Amino acid sequence: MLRIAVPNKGSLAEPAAGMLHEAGYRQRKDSKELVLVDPENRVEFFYLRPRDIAIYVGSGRLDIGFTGRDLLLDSGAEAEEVLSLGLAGSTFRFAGPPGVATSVKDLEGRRIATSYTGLVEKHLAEAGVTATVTKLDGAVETAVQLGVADVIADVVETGTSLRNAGMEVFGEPIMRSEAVVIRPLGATEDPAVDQFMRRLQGVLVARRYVMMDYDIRAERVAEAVALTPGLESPTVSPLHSEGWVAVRAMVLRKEAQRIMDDLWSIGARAILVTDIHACRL
Ligand SMILES: Nc1ncnc2c1ncn2[C@@H]1O[C@H](COP(=O)(O)OP(=O)(O)OP(=O)(O)O)[C@@H](O)[C@H]1O
Ligand SMILES: O=P(O)(O)OC[C@H]1O[C@H](OP(=O)(O)OP(=O)(O)O)[C@H](O)[C@@H]1O
Ligand SMILES: [Mg+2]
Repeated sequence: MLRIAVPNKGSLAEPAAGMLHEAGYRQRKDSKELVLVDPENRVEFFYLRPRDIAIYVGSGRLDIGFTGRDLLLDSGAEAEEVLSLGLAGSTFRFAGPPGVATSVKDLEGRRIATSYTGLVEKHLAEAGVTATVTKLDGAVETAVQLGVADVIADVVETGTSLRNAGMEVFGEPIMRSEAVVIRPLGATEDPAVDQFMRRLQGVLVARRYVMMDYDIRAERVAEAVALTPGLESPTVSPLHSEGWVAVRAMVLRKEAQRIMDDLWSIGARAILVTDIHACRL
């Protein structure tokens, strides 16, 4: 049975569970459940703290985990990213009261509070800066106000938490993160893992693409197909009305409206867009 780690709380919990549900797996209904078996799909889900997931997967006791790229790198665990999910995007940055510093070089001898000591210490070492790094579990923004640190390093998404604490980011982002799927480093080939990954990739494609159908005069089909090349090649079928063809192709959801306008302007009609419910490519 495949053993998979899923975040039990935080920013990644809901997106990961939503994705698994869409991929046809059972998910827990009660947030107190820590293990859930999906016998039909031969998968066992372990709901763990997001920060612990890389450690479990790195130990080889679990086959697959959902976590953040920042948490994976911070942990130093023997696990590797095998798929990025394009969800829960954030940057990891230094911040402090306005004017406190402009780059990592200004942090020599200063006090930095963070929940991600692994990431921060590595970044400081690479910059050749020596500073005092204090580990806090959360609500790191408050550390400066309470005098425990001069600056912080934390996850920034909208920047609201920093603004509310009267702080500003400085320097280059330490890293960019998003939700990722990880496996133990050097894990062996496993058909069950491959099947699981195909299901997840199917969900990503179904979310990113839509199916577009339209009719166009045969002499303009080459132009139309250039606008909708599909993933491999669009399907072109004859219509009962002479001189017309029907075209079917996958297009990126975010480009669908612009493509419809362009198709219309070259004479395409009956342009329909439908959701892709599931797929294997
Ligand atoms: N506001 C946010 N927007 C997007 N991603 C975020 C945000 N906050 C945290 N993350 C990401 O979510 C992942 C898990 O962190 P999160 O802070 O949600 O966990 P948590 O439940 O608060 O755990 P902990 O109590 O250990 O902090 C990390 O990869 C982090 O980058
Ligand atoms: O830029 P923003 O949109 O404000 O998001 C960033 C905030 O979200 C996370 O906090 P979380 O809710 O996980 O609380 P925590 O500090 O207790 O982990 C992170 O640690 C920041 O504080
Ligand atoms: Mg957090």
